Amino acid sequence: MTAPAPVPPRVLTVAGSDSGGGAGVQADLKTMLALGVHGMSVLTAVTAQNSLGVQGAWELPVDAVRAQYRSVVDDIGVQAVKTGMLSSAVLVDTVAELLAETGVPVVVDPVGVSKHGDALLAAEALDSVRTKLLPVATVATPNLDEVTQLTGVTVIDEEGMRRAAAEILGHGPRWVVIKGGHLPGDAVDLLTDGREEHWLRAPRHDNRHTHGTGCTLASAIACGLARGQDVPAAVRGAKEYVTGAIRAGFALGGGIGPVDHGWLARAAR
Ligand SMILES: Nc1ncnc2c1ncn2[C@@H]1O[C@H](COP(=O)(O)OP(=O)(O)O)[C@@H](O)[C@H]1O
Ligand SMILES: Cc1ncc(COP(=O)(O)OP(=O)(O)O)c(N)n1
Repeated sequence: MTAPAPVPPRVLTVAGSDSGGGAGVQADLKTMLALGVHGMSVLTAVTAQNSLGVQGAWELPVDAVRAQYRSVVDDIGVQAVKTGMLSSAVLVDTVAELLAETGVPVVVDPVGVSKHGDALLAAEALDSVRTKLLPVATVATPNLDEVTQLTGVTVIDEEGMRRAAAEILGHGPRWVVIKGGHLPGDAVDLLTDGREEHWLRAPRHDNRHTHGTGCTLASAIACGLARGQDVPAAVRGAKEYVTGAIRAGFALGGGIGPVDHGWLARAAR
């Protein structure tokens, strides 16, 4: 009889669906497959979305979110969780409560608006993100718009990224990655826990097909943490993966196309 294959690390995404397959749960599961972990999902919302923007969004009932989470965690088990679009205050509160009970590393991507400016989180949910979700995060990964939404700080340079990191850490996550993808010049992110500072620099790829970069980075960090890497190693690995995926991004649709989650497998052929 053949011996069963070794069980890979298991990673859960709690996020919304992007029908275009570039961001959200679809980006997360593709990233997890590419990085060799078993990916699982708790769907919070369904969006009608493509390279041009978000045409509609429908939130799932809180019981459906809770039931999916229990199904996965109680039977299969998880080594790390990533959160993305949580849509409303009640879903943020519910997910934060479930994460606090689970006791594994959590990567919180505090998704607020899409690249096209479509709201993916109700304004009244921001307070729950600050007071309930950020405190249970091992790593929080806001982009510069989310930094402004959560702290009021507007970032225009690297010194501003330091100030933003201190503000976000004040809400309780152990580490924060301030993503500088929206600034001109190299793609520079700051990872810090308030003591250590790691600047992650990559060349900016002049590629407008960057839909899903934030989801991809956060999921890849969760994959590293599930493998037992420490936070700086997991974030460094994730930055390499997202940079390669942006470099290889697709020209799909008439707007901002998705990054290429399969670039590593294609490069190995
Ligand atoms: N054009 C680009 N070239 C290289 N890296 C980029 C580019 N745009 C974004 N990044 C990187 O992608 C990751 C996600 O950042 P960002 O696009 O700011 O997040 P979000 O998708 O949440 O807005 C970060 O590591 C950022 O530095
Ligand atoms: C369903 C859903 N979740 C999250 C996002 C935002 O994804 P992100 O990786 O920040 O990419 P952009 O939207 O900024 O391209 C989303 N769009 N949809």
